[in-house]
Amino acid sequence: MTRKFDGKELVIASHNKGKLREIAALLKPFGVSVTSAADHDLEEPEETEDTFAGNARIKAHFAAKSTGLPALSDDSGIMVDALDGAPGVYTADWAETENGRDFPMAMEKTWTLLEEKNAPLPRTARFCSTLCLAWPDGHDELFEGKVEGSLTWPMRGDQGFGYDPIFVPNGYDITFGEMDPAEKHEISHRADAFAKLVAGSFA
Ligand SMILES: O=P(O)(O)OP(=O)(O)OP(=O)(O)OC[C@H]1O[C@@H](n2cnc3c(O)ncnc32)[C@H](O)[C@@H]1O
Ligand SMILES: [Mg+2]
Repeated sequence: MTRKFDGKELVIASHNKGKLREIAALLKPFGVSVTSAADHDLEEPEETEDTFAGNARIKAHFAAKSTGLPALSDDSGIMVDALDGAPGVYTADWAETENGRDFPMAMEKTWTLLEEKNAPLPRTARFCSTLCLAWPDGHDELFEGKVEGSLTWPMRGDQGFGYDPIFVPNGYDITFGEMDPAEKHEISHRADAFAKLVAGSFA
């Protein structure tokens, strides 16, 4: 049996401003008061698992235990078929530099690997998101979502975040970076996982 969220406040266990913006927008219709990990001065826990679900659980349980409130995390990434699913769980790691994250560099690295492999077009990929809703007593619920598409080059658009400028969702000819945020919220991997969260835990 899925446990229902019946609290007033939900902590979003993320330090990514792009995700926080999207999750707050997706939760808006439910009248939940949302705070972020930063609002509670939480550190970023180390993401030591090799699955989206494993890392989502680390982040949500850490925030729930630290605050005494239910917490929602998202672990996500892009899986490129011609790269055997890479960068996948390591999407954020591919962008890591001494001076913080550099996504244009990570996207260029991804495209260069595809060029070196002479990967056929379309260069299919999917964004995946696993949401974890965790309670301070250790209970949790997991919800998975994805969106299929292909990669394009050069980067296009300055909406969104991360790998959005090179991802074209199936059925569109614009990248997530060029898409109106409200439209991305209709079709994204996070929206897909959210629909399951809402049906399971908010309905
Ligand atoms: O762990 P938190 O604090 O939530 O934030 P993060 O940015 O480190 O998030 P992840 O560990 O889940 O890493 C996933 C990366 O995948 C990329 N990503 C996930 N969803 C995306 C989206 O909707 N659009 C573009 N890139 C996305 C983005 O670059 C993220 O940094
Ligand atoms: Mg992270």
